[in-house]
Amino acid sequence: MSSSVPNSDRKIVTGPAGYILEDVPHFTDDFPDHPTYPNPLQDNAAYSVVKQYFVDEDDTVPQKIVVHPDSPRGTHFRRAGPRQRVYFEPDDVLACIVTCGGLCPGLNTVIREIVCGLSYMYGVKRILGIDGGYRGFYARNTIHLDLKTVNDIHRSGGTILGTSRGGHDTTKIVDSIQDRGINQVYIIGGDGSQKGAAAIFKEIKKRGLKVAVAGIPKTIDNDIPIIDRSFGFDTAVEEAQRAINAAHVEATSFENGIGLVKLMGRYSGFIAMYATLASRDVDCCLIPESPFFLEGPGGLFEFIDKRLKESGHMVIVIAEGAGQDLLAESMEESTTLKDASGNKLLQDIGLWISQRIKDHFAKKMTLTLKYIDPTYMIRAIPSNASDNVCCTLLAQSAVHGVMAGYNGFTVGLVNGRHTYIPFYRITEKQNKVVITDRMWARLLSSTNQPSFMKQDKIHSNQLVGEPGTMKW
Ligand SMILES: Nc1ncnc2c1ncn2[C@@H]1O[C@H](COP(=O)(O)OP(=O)(O)O)[C@@H](O)[C@H]1O
Ligand SMILES: O=P(O)(O)OC[C@H]1O[C@](O)(COP(=O)(O)O)[C@@H](O)[C@@H]1O
Ligand SMILES: [Mg+2]
Repeated sequence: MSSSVPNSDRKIVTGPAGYILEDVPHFTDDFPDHPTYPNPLQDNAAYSVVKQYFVDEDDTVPQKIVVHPDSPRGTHFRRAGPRQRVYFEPDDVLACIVTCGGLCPGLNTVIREIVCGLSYMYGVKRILGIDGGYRGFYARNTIHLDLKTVNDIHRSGGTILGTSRGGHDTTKIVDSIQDRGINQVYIIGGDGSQKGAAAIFKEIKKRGLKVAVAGIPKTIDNDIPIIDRSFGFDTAVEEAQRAINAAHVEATSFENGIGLVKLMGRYSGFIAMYATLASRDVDCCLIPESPFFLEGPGGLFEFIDKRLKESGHMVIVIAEGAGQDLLAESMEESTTLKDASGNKLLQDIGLWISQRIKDHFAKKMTLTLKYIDPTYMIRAIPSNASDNVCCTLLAQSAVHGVMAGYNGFTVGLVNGRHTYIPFYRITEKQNKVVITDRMWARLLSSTNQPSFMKQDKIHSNQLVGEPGTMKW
């Protein structure tokens, strides 16, 4: 027998054997008599051959799938997908889509598939694009979106709607949603954007508006928790191979050649880690989560010297957020600049560490170092085939959820199943590489690099975190 646990902004349902459902808000929470309509999908030719195409109301997905015989069933999330009844009539819908934050491969595919899903599956005709991120709600005209305007956009990188950082004024945004009569808001963005979505949802609830807010997580860094991975990540790892291959060619073409590649990863080093594991030509991978030092026994310079003596060349991959502490120490005044959204503005660690390596070895050996920075080339390309499928299923899941009356959720893959995740779980922390995890051990064993850690630090509690959510 399940019971709901009263909590101001959380819908927790408990069940036998430690079952917990962290549910998402629904229109009927505030509008119990909200009219419902048969899902038009039942008359849709594409679905009519599929026997069970509506998701069962009790379908939920476990957050943890590695369990013991006596493990409590633990946290579950509501499964995504179409329901028997919908809470919007097609002609009543005025939907809008906004893209926020940094670019990521697949943004246009998500936009395209939200428009196609609303149009083809639910017969919705009125869909607006918000120009240039959150500030576009109140500072710009809207962009008309229909099947024709989005038909080919998935072939281009970036976002046809434009994006921005900063400019999130909750009152002005919700005023604009209310004045325009918008009743569905699809927000495609990273950790910052999802926090912004939560603030918008809270204001909409406070005003008692019948408006659905859905987040689609976008993070090339993979710094959003709970979800298996973000769209665009696979494309980024694949594209990074080209830079790593170039670095390997340069490094092997000169005596004591070093190819150094900087990849995205402000706080989380997933791209650097997976690009290194995919390449097998990388001798050293440096990420923000794994501190390292340059001089002395066990330091980076000692390892470079050893590896060059062994093979005469070396490839180093460094995430842009790695080593920022070392760089800051070397500067007279400590500058912690932030971008318009409050994210840390990084110094170019690739340039700095390249110069430090050249200076260190200048009097010791003939060394040729080539520094490659493909960061923006990687995030500005269109998504690959795998990510296009990921974008399509994410977008369709978001549309199904909103039409079924769910609200205040971020859609995401959890253990290979699409789910609706409450905003507070998405925004409560950032997803980071846990260097005491087996995945990082696989990385170290693939490059044979040292951990650059002093033994006493490796097992201190500051390093042991929850296992990362990468499900690969
Ligand atoms: N805590 C927050 N509350 C409300 N809006 C936020 C918050 N953090 C970021 N935002 C807004 O979300 C948008 C995107 O955030 P940003 O961090 O730049 O990129 P991303 O969402 O990709 O991580 C920006 O317009 C920013 O102003
Ligand atoms: O777009 P900017 O301001 O150059 O920011 C670069 C940052 O954007 C990212 O590509 C993605 O960051 P967001 O998730 O905040 O959009 C980071 O990897 C990188 O550090
Ligand atoms: Mg972010």
